[in-house]
Amino acid sequence: MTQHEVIRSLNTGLYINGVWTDPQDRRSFSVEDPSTGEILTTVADAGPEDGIAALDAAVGAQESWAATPPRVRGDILRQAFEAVTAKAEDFATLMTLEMGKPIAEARAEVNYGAEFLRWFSEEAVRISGRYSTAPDGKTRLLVHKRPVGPCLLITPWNFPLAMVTRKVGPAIAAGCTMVLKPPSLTPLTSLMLTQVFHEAGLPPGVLNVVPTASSGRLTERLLADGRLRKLSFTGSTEVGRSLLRLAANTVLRCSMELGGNAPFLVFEDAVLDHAVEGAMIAKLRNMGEACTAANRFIVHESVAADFSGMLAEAMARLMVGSGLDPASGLGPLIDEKSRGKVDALVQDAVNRGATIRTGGASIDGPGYFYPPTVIDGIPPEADILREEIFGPVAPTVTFATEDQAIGLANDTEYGLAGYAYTRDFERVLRLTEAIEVGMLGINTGVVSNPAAPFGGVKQSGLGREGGLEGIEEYLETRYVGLAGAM
Ligand SMILES: NC(=O)c1ccc[n+]([C@@H]2O[C@H](COP(=O)([O-])OP(=O)(O)OC[C@H]3O[C@@H](n4cnc5c(N)ncnc54)[C@H](O)[C@@H]3O)[C@@H](O)[C@H]2O)c1
Ligand SMILES: O=CCCC(=O)O
Repeated sequence: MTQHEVIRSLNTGLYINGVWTDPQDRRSFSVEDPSTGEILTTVADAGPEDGIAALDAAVGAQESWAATPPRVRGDILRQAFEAVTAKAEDFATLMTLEMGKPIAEARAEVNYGAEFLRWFSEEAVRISGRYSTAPDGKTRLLVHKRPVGPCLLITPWNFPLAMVTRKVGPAIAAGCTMVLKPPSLTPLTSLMLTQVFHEAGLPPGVLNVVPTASSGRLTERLLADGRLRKLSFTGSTEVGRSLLRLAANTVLRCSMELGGNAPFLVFEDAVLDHAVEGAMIAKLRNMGEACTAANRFIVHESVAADFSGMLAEAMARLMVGSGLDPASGLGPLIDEKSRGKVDALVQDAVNRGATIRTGGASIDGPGYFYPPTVIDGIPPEADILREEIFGPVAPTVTFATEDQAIGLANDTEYGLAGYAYTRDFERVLRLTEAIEVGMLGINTGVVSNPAAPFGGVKQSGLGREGGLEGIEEYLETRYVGLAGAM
């Protein structure tokens, strides 16, 4: 389909109890193309009462969905995987339109996002329990897993497909029903995915989708409702903290995938070409708008000048432009506010004495473009070393000893991802134990993998998504004590 046909093919209403509401019947909000600032379309704007209607539907469907055979739940996920794969080009075009990422990266996200559906279609039939004898020999212990119950899923704008399938996949596999609140900046991909589930025969009420321009009001109401049993949130640490406070009122089970401040360590024995190649991915995937993005390059003093020079050269070669142009290596940032924040972090570092190797100022003209930027000589007090940049900016700092490198890497409240380049196996073992992150890439710039547990330590979150662990977030453990023969 052409871009216009993709947009026109979407149902932009709310999806509650298996029915699309007519988008004309209610207030709406608009979705922008970040490459041009132009409006792509408008989407129905759910209010708190719509959120409650969605929860009513989820609660109504919970019992029968939990009783649906795991194979049937898995087959629906498998069908959805096949359908997303068949429509890969439409999904990719839509994501590039609403989020801005280069079309090649959007295609990669379709593969990545679809894979969560396939992975969890296989996990649906592997939920197990155990039967054992208590130590005193008198009681038999029957331990089994049950779906947690109706969930609220809140997703961010930066990976409009994968962040949804990483939650919806395991929730469906586990037998949970849900209310999905997609991001107001990029709700369209969620709506296309919802259509896929509808066509795959997902029963009414299992998935309910409520895009809204007033996330706070809608979720506050849902979180106060005792029928909700779980919150799974992906987004900033700041919003995550405030949702945890609200969730405490009903002692809600929570999964939190929050922000990061990933260190990227380059040791003196690293193969520099490989380190630069890894840095390009770890920094520029998704224009740097990834929670896993390398946020601080911590480089041994003996190779620092070479590393920054090589990285600056590689970054400066990238063409910045609309993601729909296959020649573009870097698309726009999501909006003016985000671009302004990135630029402010760069200017703060420069004002404190840092040196720009390439880039360093917003690009004039329509869209929210920012050039790939390398800065070195960053003083320790610069904001850019503490805050999540969420843009294509690589600040580098130097170290002299391994202990110093580890100290710098861990000097943050975050602990999501980290990267290290070295050829010393003993050092790899030391780093594996010392770096405080949930995911560590050794000699690679990518840690994301549907078969691996994704998540962070410290203030980067609670729980894991994907891997064998992902489905556990949607299951609760129950035990039955069985007396022996009377
Ligand atoms: N750890 C991970 O897996 C992961 C993955 C992707 C993004 N992120 C993080 O997400 C952030 C970027 O995404 P973002 O800008 O969409 O984050 P955000 O926290 O602003 O928004 C995330 C979601 O929460 C909603 N939201 C915003 N305010 C809310 C409120 N008061 N109450 C309820 N919902 C609210 C948004 O509409 C969106 O759906 C970055 O910090 C990034 O690191 C983390
Ligand atoms: O933005 C964070 C998610 C990135 C990923 O899953 O690879």
